Amino acid sequence: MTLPTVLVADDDRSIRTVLTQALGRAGYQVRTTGNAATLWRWVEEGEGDLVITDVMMPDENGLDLIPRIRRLRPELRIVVMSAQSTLMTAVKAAQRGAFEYLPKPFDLKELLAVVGRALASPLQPEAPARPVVEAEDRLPLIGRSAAMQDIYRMIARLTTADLTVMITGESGTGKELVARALHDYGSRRAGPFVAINMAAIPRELIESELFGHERGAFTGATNRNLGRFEQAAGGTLFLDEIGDMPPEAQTRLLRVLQEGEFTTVGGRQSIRANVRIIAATHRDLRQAIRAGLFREDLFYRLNVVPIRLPPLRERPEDIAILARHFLDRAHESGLPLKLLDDGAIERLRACRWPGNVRELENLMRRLAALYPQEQIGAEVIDQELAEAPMAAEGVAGSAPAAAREPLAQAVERHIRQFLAAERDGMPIRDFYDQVIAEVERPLIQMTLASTRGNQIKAAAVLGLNRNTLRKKIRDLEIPVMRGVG
Ligand SMILES: Nc1ncnc2c1ncn2[C@@H]1O[C@H](COP(=O)(O)OP(=O)(O)OP(=O)(O)O)[C@@H](O)[C@H]1O
Repeated sequence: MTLPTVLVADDDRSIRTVLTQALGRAGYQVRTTGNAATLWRWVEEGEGDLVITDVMMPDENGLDLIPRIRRLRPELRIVVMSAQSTLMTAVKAAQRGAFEYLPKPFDLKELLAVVGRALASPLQPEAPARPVVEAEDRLPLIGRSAAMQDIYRMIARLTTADLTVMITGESGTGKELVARALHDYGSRRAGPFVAINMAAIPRELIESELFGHERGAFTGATNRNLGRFEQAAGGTLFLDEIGDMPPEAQTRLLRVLQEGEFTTVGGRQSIRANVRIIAATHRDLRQAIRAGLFREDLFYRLNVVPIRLPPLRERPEDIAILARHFLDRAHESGLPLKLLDDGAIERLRACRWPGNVRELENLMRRLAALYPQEQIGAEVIDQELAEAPMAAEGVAGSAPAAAREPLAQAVERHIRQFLAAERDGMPIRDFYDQVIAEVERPLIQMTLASTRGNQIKAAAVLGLNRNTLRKKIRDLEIPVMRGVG
């Protein structure tokens, strides 16, 4: 049996050498070239079982080669690698029919895994050649960290599949932006993108907002009202803060997902639902399920493709480029141009960003609007960060919004939810333990924030043994500040 042949095109000699060695050792035959023309000649001559191509080559852009290769040799799988690791590269590679996209630098193990998968995947001779619709050349999502690369690849993969997506991540991490990108580059891009935030609408109105209502359905319903499901027909419905959806609405949504149809509030006729659902939440839905606050069956219907957006503090390498981007945006909107010196960047990278990208964005706008000097140094950043409200400053963890909610309010909210759940016939199990478990986390987070991460002081404040606190931090997976405590 002949060994599969991999054709590699990259103008960087060292990449060619590394790939030749790694692929050769893994048992493949390898041919390498530094330009697109030679790669194309090999393809025309019927060579190779798999192509690995760089994007930027001296004679042609590797991405432009993909549709031509797909037309001539539809069975030939293509892996794209690029140092220009942006969302657009990932999306273009997917739209043009590449099998996979690998941002440089990549791990050789990962490359070999991708090659193995590509060669093992069934041939799809009749597949792509689908019209290539170019997404606009703008960069909706900024960031080059490995974590963001994973997100870009996921978005790129989803351009060809209309699947339900669940985006999780702290407040301000860019969940809505990702939802929009999924819509903008997906097959429903010609349709509307309709967003609804469960936390921003009074609970009793959520059902009629989602599904619409008939005239006279309830007091004050003087007209028939189109719900978001109808408004989003043919497009995408973004259900933001899905964890805050009341139980009745959850049941109704589940039915729509199961049956593909819904009725308006007060209406009898079934209406076909024609939307792609993208849901988002900053809450831990598994915990909400355990507490009986979120339907498990609904969760599985929504969590078809989970995407987790990492908090900004887990990707400090994105901070400088995001800051630059927001300063440029502020400049475009008419504010003076500002530059950050190295000291300022260092300070920004060391910050915990409980409000994530949104907080960074707001800070950059403040800098552009309030400071006369063009060059911003570390002292300005220190001053700005010192003025940030305490709660927003150091509260770590997965739910800053929830953590900022006063504990008494949180408890009250739980009791209300308990009573509502009981009324709906979904009583909450182990209510006491669940509530204690949930308030324990913000309590510890807030205490750590006020002691600036000093665990010894925090243990003293809480009246807990230091080791007990440590264990709780570990068990509750509360992120700790770097270098302190
Ligand atoms: N990777 C990114 N590149 C550029 N801008 C970003 C990025 N991530 C977030 N932003 C910006 O940060 C702000 C917050 O993003 P977004 O509203 O999408 O967050 P979110 O996670 O949906 O927040 P919330 O849960 O509070 O609704 C927006 O102005 C968005 O444009």
